[in-house]
Amino acid sequence: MFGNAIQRVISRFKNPQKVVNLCFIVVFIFSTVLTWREAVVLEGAYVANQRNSLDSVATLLDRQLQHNIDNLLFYRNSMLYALQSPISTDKTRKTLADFDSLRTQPYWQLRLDLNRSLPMNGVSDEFVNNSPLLDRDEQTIHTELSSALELSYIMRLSHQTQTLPQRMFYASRSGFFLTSTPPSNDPQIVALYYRLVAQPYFSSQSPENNPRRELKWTHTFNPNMSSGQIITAAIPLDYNGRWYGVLALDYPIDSLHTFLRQAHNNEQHEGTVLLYDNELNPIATSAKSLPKHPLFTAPQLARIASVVTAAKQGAQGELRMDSRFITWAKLNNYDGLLIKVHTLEEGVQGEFGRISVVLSVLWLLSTLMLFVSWVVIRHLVSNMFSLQQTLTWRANYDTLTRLYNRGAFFEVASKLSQECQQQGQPFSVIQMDLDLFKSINDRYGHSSGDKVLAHAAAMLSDAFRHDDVAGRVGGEEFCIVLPDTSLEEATKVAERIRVRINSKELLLKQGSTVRISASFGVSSAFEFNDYDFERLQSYADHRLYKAKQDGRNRVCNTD
Ligand SMILES: Nc1nc2c(ncn2[C@@H]2O[C@H](COP(=O)(O)OP(=O)(O)OP(=O)(O)O)[C@@H](O)[C@H]2O)c(=O)[nH]1
Repeated sequence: MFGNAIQRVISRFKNPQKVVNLCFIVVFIFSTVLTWREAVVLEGAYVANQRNSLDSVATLLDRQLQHNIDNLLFYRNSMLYALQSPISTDKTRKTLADFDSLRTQPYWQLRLDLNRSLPMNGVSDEFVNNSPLLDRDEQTIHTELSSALELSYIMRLSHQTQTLPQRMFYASRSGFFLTSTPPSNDPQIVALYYRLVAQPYFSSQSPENNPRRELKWTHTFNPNMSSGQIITAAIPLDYNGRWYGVLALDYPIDSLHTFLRQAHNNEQHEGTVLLYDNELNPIATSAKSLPKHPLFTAPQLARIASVVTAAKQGAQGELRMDSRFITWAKLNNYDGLLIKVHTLEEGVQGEFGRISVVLSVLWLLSTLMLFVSWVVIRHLVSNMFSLQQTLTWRANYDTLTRLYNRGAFFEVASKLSQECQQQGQPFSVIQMDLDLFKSINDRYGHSSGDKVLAHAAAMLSDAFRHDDVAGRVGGEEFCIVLPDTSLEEATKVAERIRVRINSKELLLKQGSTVRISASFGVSSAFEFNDYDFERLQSYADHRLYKAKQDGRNRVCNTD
């Protein structure tokens, strides 16, 4: 029932194949849009995953840096309190006395209470006097030394974190330093102090270079360190308008490498996380080592810089570069950038890549199946359509003569007669019957009779005009309706047909020929003032009977 309904709908369209094509195109577009939608959702999840992955590393690093910076600020505050109200104890007095006796030595170390404090390491007055950045002020040096002694107790308590090893130190402009990794008492102290005050982090804390007296990060290359590169966070120590020195912590790059590797790999994320300084120089990586060749070209770095410069601290974002997906995050506690690089290859091998591949394969499979079913259904519909056309033709036409059959002919003829009546046009009917057809059947057989019928129908079709319509209304009886044709004209047409039919011999089987003839009866609407087709046909049939009576092979148009 449902199938019939579909068939009826399809049959309304002139070309059902176009309907099938349209349906399949709609289904294809629909499935493609659905797959595309899935892909968009998947992409959103992928971006969120990349962001989360970098965010987790950035948060861990930020938390660790925050802890260290808090320590640094605590040490500065401790120094400030101590400078405001220095404590005078036997130990401090001894420290100051030792200093006064050692201050001219090239290097010195005050090792007062090594179980509880760190040693103070210093250089000579001469060394200090030779450097314009340094100043051993006689009025403040003793206060500073006793404050540094207090700091040495506190700094001794600072323990090295395993997650991100770093070194804390106080480098004084008065020619001494405290460090959480103390040296032995040897000439190395001079070189160490020199290096501390010669580094950019130190000079960058002068009042001219750091007027806002804020924490600054610097990235330096240290040939004497095994790891080479160091990043340093430094804050100045000022009291009563005097710049005393710098409190700083530095991280060997190796410790950052290890930290990034652990933080990134613990989460089992794909891709590589890199730490860049504020000039977009790579510092550390979660990979085994920093890439030998730069990861980004100059224009790509400029593109990253332009996006990042506008962003606030802690902000993050992402961008696509050739086949790589880049996620970046600004750290809250470091003036630099974390960048995660996810290559296409890593992406394909990862979870999202596998889902994308499955999604693509499913889409391809569904498209292939859709295509196959489109071919099959198109073929079926094409067969159904041609079958329907054949059935429709057979319902209206006589297969032997290819003229209208009786039912269809009566329908068409009645319609034509009504049209002629409405337009006041003449309308004529010719009734034709083959003469002595039974004898042909009897003599040559039924199939030869069929051949004669087909031949007579062809003669008939060739003889009448374009607007005339003919049909086979009985065994060997034919009828022709002639719109806009008078009785005289119709009689002429009938005569023409008669002559044509009778003019040629027809070759039948076994080489025998036969000349056939037909009799005609003609009637017209005007003479009876009647447009009813069935009555006009019976008048014509009556005249046909008369033609037979009068000797056959003739046209009769009168009663
Ligand atoms: N071969 C063939 N014969 C048919 C067909 N339809 C009807 N006939 C035959 O046509 C013959 C008609 O014969 P009749 O009605 O006696 O008329 P007739 O022999 O033509 O003689 P008149 O009409 O008096 O000239 C019959 O023998 C039918 O069997 C057909 O489709 N094929």
